[in-house]
Amino acid sequence: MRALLGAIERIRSEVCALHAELTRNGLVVWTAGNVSGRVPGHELMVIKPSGVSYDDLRPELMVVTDLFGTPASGEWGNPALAPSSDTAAHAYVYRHMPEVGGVVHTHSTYATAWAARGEPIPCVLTMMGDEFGGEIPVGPFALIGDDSIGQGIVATLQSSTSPAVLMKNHGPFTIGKDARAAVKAAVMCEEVAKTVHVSRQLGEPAAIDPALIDALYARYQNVYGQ
Ligand SMILES: O=C(CO)[C@@H](O)[C@H](O)COP(=O)(O)O
Repeated sequence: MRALLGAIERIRSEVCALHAELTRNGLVVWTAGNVSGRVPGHELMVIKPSGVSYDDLRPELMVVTDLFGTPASGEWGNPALAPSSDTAAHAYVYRHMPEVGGVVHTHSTYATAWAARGEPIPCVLTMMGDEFGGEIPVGPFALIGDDSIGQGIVATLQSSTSPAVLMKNHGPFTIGKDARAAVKAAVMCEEVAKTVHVSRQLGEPAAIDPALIDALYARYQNVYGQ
C-alpha cells in the first residue's frame, strides 16, 4: 500500500507539473488541453480535473481513476473533482496500448488547423523523421465524452510509428512511454505542423526518401541523447 501511495504521489506531481509545459510552449488556451499518466504496475491513471485553470492546478487536485475512467475511491481518491472530459479517451488508450505510459491532448493552433482539414502532415523534415518516423496521421471524427476518441486514437496509432494523431476536426492527441514523452510529442507535433504549413506557403515541400526517414528514425530513437 505504501508503494502504491508513493507511486500515485509521484505521478500526480509529474502530471501536474507537465501541464505547465503546455502553457509554456503555447499549446493550450484557457483550460483546453490535458495530460495524463499511467500509474506503473497498477490499473490506475492520473489526469487533470476538468475545467480548472492551469494556474490553479496542484498535485493533490490531480484525479486518480481506473482504466475505465472511473474516479478511484479510498485513500488516494479525490471525489470532489470531476476528471477531464477526455478521461475515457485516455483510459481507452491505456487499456489497449500497454506500452503507453502517458497521453496528452491539446488544441495547439497549427496541428489543429491540419486536423480541421483532415490532412496528415507529410514527413518532409528531419525532425519529423526523428520523432514521428513518417507522416502524422489523421484519426476519425469522434464525439467527446465517451471512449470513441480513444478508439480512433488506438486504431490509427497501432499501425503507425507516429506518437501523434490529428483527430479530425478536433486536434492532436499524443502518446509516450511516460507523460513527459507524450508532452514532448505534443510540442514537436505543433512545431512541425507550423513549419510544414509555412513551407507550403512557399511552394511544395520536397519529399524525403522513405529509406532515409527510416534511418533518421532509427538513429534518433536509439542513439540520440545521453
Ligand atoms: O477537447 C476538448 C473539448 O473540445 C477538451 O479537451 C477540453 O477543451 C478540455 O477539457 P478538460 O480537460 O478541462 O475537461
